[in-house]
Amino acid sequence: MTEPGTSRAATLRIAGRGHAVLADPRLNRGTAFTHEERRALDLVGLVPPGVLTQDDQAERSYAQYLEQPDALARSTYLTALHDRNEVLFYRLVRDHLEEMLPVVYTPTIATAIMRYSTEFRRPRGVYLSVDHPEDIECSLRASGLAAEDVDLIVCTDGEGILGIGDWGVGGIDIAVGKLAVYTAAAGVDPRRTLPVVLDVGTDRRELLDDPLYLGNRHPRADRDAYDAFIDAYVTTAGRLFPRAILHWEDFGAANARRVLDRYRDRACTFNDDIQGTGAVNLAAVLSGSRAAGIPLAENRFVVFGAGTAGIGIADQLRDALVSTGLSAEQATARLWCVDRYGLLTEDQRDTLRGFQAPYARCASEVAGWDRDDSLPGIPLAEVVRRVRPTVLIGTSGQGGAFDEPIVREMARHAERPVILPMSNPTELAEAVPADLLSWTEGRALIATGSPFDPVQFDGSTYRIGQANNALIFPGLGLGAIAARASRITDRMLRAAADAVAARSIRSVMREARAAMAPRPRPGKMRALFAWPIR
Ligand SMILES: NC(=O)C1=CN([C@@H]2O[C@H](COP(=O)(O)OP(=O)(O)OC[C@H]3O[C@@H](n4cnc5c(N)ncnc54)[C@H](O)[C@@H]3O)[C@@H](O)[C@H]2O)C=CC1
Ligand SMILES: CC(=O)C(=O)O
Ligand SMILES: [Mg+2]
Repeated sequence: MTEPGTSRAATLRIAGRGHAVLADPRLNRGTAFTHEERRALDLVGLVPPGVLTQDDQAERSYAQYLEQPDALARSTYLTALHDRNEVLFYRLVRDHLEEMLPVVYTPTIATAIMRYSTEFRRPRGVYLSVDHPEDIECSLRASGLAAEDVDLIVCTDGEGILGIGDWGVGGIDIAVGKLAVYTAAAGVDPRRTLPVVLDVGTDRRELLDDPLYLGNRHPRADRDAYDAFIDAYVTTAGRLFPRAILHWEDFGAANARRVLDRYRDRACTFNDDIQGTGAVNLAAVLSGSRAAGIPLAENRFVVFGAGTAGIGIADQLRDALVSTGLSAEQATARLWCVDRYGLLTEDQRDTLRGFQAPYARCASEVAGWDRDDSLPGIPLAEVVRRVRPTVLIGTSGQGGAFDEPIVREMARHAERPVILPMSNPTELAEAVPADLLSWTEGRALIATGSPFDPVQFDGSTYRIGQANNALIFPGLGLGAIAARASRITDRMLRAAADAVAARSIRSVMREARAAMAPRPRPGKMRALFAWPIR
């Protein structure tokens, strides 16, 4: 059988016949099977006699997609298509990437994950249980893939899904969604990938009490059992699939960095929330600084939400500042990280987490700053007032945290404030673009984690760029697969950030030229990013 959508005539050897072919979404072409293929695969009489082209199928499927009443129904429709005819699914998503990305990925995927057990139709991926580590090998083998057949595994333990927290086994859908983006955006072969959920239990009462919940019905495993399970997974996956990149997604803050640090020098692995997010943020900051006309090293950064993503962002900003010639100490001093107890300070002995410690400010430095006793600590508003940031980044999962007084205060001191509310899904964004433009008289340079519609402000249309790690991981993964990389290094991440920033700057310049302006004018910047794929 030739592969549709490829210019070369790739050949698939197919052992199954008849219904077995139609039931396998990787093989099924439905009404697009040619007469010859129908004869060869014993399909004559099993599909209606008419033969459609893939173009016809795509047109029909798109019309069906548009008939769905809401985003969740569209997501369910696409999942069913994915389960039925994978080639057609990717054709559709690729043809309508900007339109469908919010459905197969954030924000709709958050709803799909929350409703995983209620909406369940059929399994996809590999489900590994902490209660049966002895089954890891047979479960991975059950995928039917041989040692050389796997390029990439996206794995989650479901504890820190986007900004919505612990959703247990339903987390498998974030692994499925990330892999769909790898394929739709970078062309990674979906047959050489695996989504995996490590089901270590859940601490969400609502799931434990739900009779339909499909995961392990107990609290999350303790640290020893957890670590042993992760180790068994890494060891077994590495042995069975030695070429596979291990992508970690949406782990809780207590584990994400520990796991990355334990394996980053032993396997080809990366944590998307720490490193992918760090890289996309750096890309946004590089292009934002350029648009604002401020040398990178002269920026002052406030990161609100100093967890997995926030500190991953801080690390890459610090390294980028060091690359401009600052010492590590000088670079770190340009970063102010604020978490649930306020500005990170060295005297927060009971609450400061290990990975936050490098960014804790000296208590004497902030001695006179206003505190909020309810935190208790120095609140974001006071940090913005004192620091006068040029860049404000949100990774807190606290919708609306960048309120009008905070943003107006920032904009009093920054001609082009770079504001990046990166939290997902949409309702958890620290601010919405329309408000940011209004509060800054159109001066803010904005990119958001989830997609937002264009904003009309003062006679201009502002296209809102996205700062989502989805701009990084597809290319990073494809590059690592193509190069057969043995490790994912910090330099690769920096190269990815530079590449996205360069595309963003080029697209901003193009838009400015199209608007007949010699260079981007304040208030007229349409986008910090243009979607850089296809
Ligand atoms: N745009 C993108 O590409 C990405 C966005 N994110 C988003 O960032 C957010 C955080 O994700 P993670 O870092 O993985 O979660 P996390 O749980 O590791 O970090 C969240 C941090 O926010 C802090 N926080 C909670 N309430 C707060 C408050 N009221 N004030 C200040 N800080 C508070 C928590 O203590 C924690 O340290 C999520 O909404 C997620 O969707 C994460 C990864 C990528
Ligand atoms: C985008 C992403 O990885 C997150 O929000 O967790
Ligand atoms: Mg994530």
